[in-house]
Amino acid sequence: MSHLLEVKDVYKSYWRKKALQGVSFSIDRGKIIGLLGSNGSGKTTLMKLLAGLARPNSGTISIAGASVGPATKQVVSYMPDAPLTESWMRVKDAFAFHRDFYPDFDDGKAKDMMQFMRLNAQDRVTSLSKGMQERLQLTLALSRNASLYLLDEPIGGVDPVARGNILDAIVEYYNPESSILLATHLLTDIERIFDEVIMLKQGSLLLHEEVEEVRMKRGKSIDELFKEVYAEC
Ligand SMILES: Nc1ncnc2c1ncn2[C@@H]1O[C@H](COP(=O)(O)OP(=O)(O)OP(=O)(O)O)[C@@H](O)[C@H]1O
Repeated sequence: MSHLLEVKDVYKSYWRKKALQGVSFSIDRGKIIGLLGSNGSGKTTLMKLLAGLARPNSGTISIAGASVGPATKQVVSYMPDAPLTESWMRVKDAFAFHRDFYPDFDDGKAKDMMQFMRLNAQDRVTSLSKGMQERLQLTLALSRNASLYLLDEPIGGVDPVARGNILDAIVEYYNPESSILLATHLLTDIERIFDEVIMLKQGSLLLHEEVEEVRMKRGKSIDELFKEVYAEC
């Protein structure tokens, strides 16, 4: 079976700034992949290209067999690092908006997750704390029955106690026919849910390995490997 995601020799620059430099990798279905890298290494840029919100200067990206475009937007659910909701919205409006916009929005899943995340339908989106905002955005993203979920620093503002429960929810609510690419700096908390990790450094792919391999062959946790790799950054 072909890969769910295939990125081939992708370059992306913003004027003179080279954000991605010849990045290639592929991802199969049923995986949770950590996208790691120090600040400015290109994680958000890569996610935007995969979500179809920006275009590479060169290289190709295919998702479920199609080049990035209207067809792939139907199967990619993106949680950006800044909220997508409008300031006038209440939580219930954000759900209605997503339900109308995405045919794969799953009402049952949304209701379950909303309860789990302790979201109140009547709350104004602008009144939510950073952690509650993240819970809302994560619920909206995971309530779609997508093939590929792109989660950019999804729980940076969530308190440490709730983090564990939310990670369990990500694993529980995700469909094993799909994959999740999750960018984060919170490695000690999150690495337990990863099957694979991708590390970017100054726009280049440094490593793409199974977590088990990192632990067995290198005898290190992902957090330890990260600290070693990015020591001089
Ligand atoms: N809109 C933009 N205009 C100009 N340069 C940009 C723009 N967006 C990103 N960059 C630059 O591209 C590089 C990669 O940025 P990107 O946001 O992808 O990194 P990141 O790995 O997500 O960083 P962080 O961990 O801090 O969120 C950085 O040098 C950044 O300054």
